[in-house]
Amino acid sequence: MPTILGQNQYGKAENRVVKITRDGATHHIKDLNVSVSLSGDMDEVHLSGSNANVLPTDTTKNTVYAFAKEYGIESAEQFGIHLARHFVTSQEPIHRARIRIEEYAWERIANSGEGEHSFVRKGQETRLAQITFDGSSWEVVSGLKDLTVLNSTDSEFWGFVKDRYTTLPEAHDRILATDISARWRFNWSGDEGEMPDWDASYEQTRRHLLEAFAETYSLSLQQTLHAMGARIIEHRGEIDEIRFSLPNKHHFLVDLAPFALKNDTADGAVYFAADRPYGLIEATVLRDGREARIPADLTNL
Ligand SMILES: O=c1[nH]c(=O)c2[nH]c(=O)[nH]c2[nH]1
Repeated sequence: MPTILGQNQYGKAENRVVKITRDGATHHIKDLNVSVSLSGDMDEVHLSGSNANVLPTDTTKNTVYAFAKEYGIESAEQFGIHLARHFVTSQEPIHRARIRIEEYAWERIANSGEGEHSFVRKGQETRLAQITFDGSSWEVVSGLKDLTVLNSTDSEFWGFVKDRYTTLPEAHDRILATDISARWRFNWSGDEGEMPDWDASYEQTRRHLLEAFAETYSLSLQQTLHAMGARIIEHRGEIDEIRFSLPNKHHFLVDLAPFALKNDTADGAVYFAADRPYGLIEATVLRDGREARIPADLTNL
């Protein structure tokens, strides 16, 4: 049966590239999701299987990361123009390049002391509340999910257990990023006259969470979790218990040595932002003498 090969294109989709630029203690972040799609003289790879005209999709991925280091990311448009021009002008069989970019925006969390390296993802988190009343006692649990934060320095992870399956290198300057999911339980007795100002309580709790994240020099996400919880218990008298579920959003330094590019954390680096698998760190912080009532599995709340 005669057939015709119709429109075709190929490339690497969703290259998650994070570029940190260091300007002294002030860091800048660019966070992109870059998809490359190329087309041109690609009949043979489909018809006979000859790869002679095929620049591997793996190479298109490497190009995205290498360009981020070599030329930086001024804007999504500028970065996309640079990539598209490169593929079409450097590879004779490639006649068209389409670069699609999603950019994730970050706002600064004010760091106390010197240094500006803490960010919160733009766009609102989801605020949560659960109220239970059995005719005599009240339980109010509030919380939030999808509050995404990132420190581009002041995070280390080393001195951990090493067994025969351990390959993780020790890190002395890494990115720490997580989507904060937290639930906190109020000690309100039901007395109308003593009812907390729920909105003010939420805003202050959120602010303390962000500040504690930004100000903690972290040796593990577990330690940062505890610092955030302790900060809430210490500053918010209306809250007795807070539980966290924190995914460790790993950012891996890209190995650019094959392209003769140095990619060191110290002078601003390019990272691969992995979405899975992720470490998942969960714990409760309680006021001394109070009982833990928030379920361990937050999806049940
Ligand atoms: O902050 C961390 N805590 C861990 O328990 C852990 N485990 C791991 O592989 N990386 C990290 N990072």
